[in-house]
Amino acid sequence: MPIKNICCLGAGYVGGPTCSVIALKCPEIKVTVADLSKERIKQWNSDRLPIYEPGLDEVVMSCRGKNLFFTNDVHAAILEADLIFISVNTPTKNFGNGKGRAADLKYVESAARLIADIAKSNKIVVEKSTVPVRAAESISKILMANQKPGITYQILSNPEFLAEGTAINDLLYPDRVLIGGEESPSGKEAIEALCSIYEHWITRKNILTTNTWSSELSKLAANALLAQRISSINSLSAVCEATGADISEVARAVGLDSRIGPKFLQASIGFGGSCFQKDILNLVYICECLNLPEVASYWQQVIDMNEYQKSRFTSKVIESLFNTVTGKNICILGFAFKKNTGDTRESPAIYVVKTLLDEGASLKIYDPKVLESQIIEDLTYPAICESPEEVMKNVMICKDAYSAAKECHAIVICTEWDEFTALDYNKIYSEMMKPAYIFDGRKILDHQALVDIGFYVQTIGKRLNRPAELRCWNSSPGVI
Ligand SMILES: NC(=O)c1ccc[n+]([C@@H]2O[C@H](COP(=O)([O-])OP(=O)(O)OC[C@H]3O[C@@H](n4cnc5c(N)ncnc54)[C@H](O)[C@@H]3O)[C@@H](O)[C@H]2O)c1
Ligand SMILES: O=c1ccn([C@@H]2O[C@H](COP(=O)(O)OP(=O)(O)O[C@H]3O[C@H](CO)[C@@H](O)[C@H](O)[C@H]3O)[C@@H](O)[C@H]2O)c(=O)[nH]1
Repeated sequence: MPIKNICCLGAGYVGGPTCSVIALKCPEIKVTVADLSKERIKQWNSDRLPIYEPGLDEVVMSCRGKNLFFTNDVHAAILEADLIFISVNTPTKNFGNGKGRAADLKYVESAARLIADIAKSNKIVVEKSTVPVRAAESISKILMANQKPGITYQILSNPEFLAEGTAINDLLYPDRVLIGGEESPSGKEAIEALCSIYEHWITRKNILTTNTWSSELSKLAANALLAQRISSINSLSAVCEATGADISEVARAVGLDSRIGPKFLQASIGFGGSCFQKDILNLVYICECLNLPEVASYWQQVIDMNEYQKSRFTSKVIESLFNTVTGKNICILGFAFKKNTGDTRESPAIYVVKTLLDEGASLKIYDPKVLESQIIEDLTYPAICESPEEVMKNVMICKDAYSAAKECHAIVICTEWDEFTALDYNKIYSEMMKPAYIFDGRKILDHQALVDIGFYVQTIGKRLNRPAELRCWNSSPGVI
């Protein structure tokens, strides 16, 4: 039977964009995105959507009210749906067994219980959230234990691979769609039903079907391998700084090997975002539970290297500023975990800012898309400062990069926003304290041009030379 009604539980970074694209590409299907949060749904139904994602506004505006609906009426949405996506959050557990590593599945479980309570007809339940291997089994147990007479469920795994900042493009042109399900005839029928939705815009050869557990593990494996590349290149960036090699040249040279490939080799202050750390911690925990300690510690290294990179960069900032930032004004450019998103979850900027605050610096922060309230919340919890008022004593949120940099001793680039490459650094230099420092944590600026202006520049994975006439008497040649 063709799918006529889709419901998605969870109107977040995944549920919202994914269902908007499904609605765009499947005009004959009614798509309802349901969330328990009143505030989030209100925003999805307003002119200012709750998330910033290039291209998202256009897709939502073209479908909303026609075949795309955002609602708090979870009950009605489940009742009328043939197929239900579970796109709720699966954060790292912060209490009890597996604290700090295991995925907290309470929202997935609550979604499954809602479906079990409300459903009065057959449902295909699709696990879109990122979950531990065999989580579908738990969903299945909850549904089957509460099964009403005559109602059947099929559970599929259909992990999402979109990246924030490019979500719409990733959804429209995915490298692949992955669907895992049971090998039984009814399992195959459910897989076909979900395939038929994606086939509205994706060729069949790009839709991969596997067993449920392979699909669940592939999502964790993809994130682990992606993050591993970043930790690998970041580890080599430290070797570059110690030897005079340049990490961009190294990345280019190795990336031209077709077996390695050029993507995801950008050295940085460390990876952030809501997924990489959480999913690798989850993989580590699963390995420990499976009594595979060597495998667990192998993947744990990816996280450890990321922590090292964040602290190495921040220490470099402090050491370069004569080992003290107390009372100094430091400008932070970028607070989001990457460009083209307002999301700050696990953003390395939070670590940098908290450490500098701890060292007594006064910070002026500018990000084009992150809300002031979000920055304050990120710096307040978990606390180094006791209250938002405490935070604000040493933090000023600025409306543009120029006012943020004015009268500062140093600029720290934490996010690779394009607009930071187009700033007038001559003007910025003239309004800064001297000596003026720039720490480019994203390798996006023209470092030689900055050195020529008079800046002291530090970046990741490269030593920078200063012209002889600009060298301080106490700087070692070639190193600032
Ligand atoms: N953010 C990403 O880029 C991304 C990409 C791929 C996969 N994922 C995975 O997708 C899942 C969702 O991530 P997200 O970033 O969209 O999370 P999110 O926090 O932005 O959104 C989750 C939403 O689910 C809602 N929710 C929780 N329980 C609910 C329930 N029982 N019924 C209805 N709504 C409920 C919450 O209120 C919240 O609005 C996670 O497992 C994540 O790992 C995220
Ligand atoms: O070469 C690189 C690439 C990325 N990053 C950083 O890595 C983090 C994550 O970036 P990215 O993967 O582009 O964004 P996410 O939105 O976190 O997407 C990842 O996590 C999602 C959630 O699971 C997956 O769906 C995506 O496929 C996966 O790329 C960010 O801080 C980036 O700045 C680097 O430092 N160097």
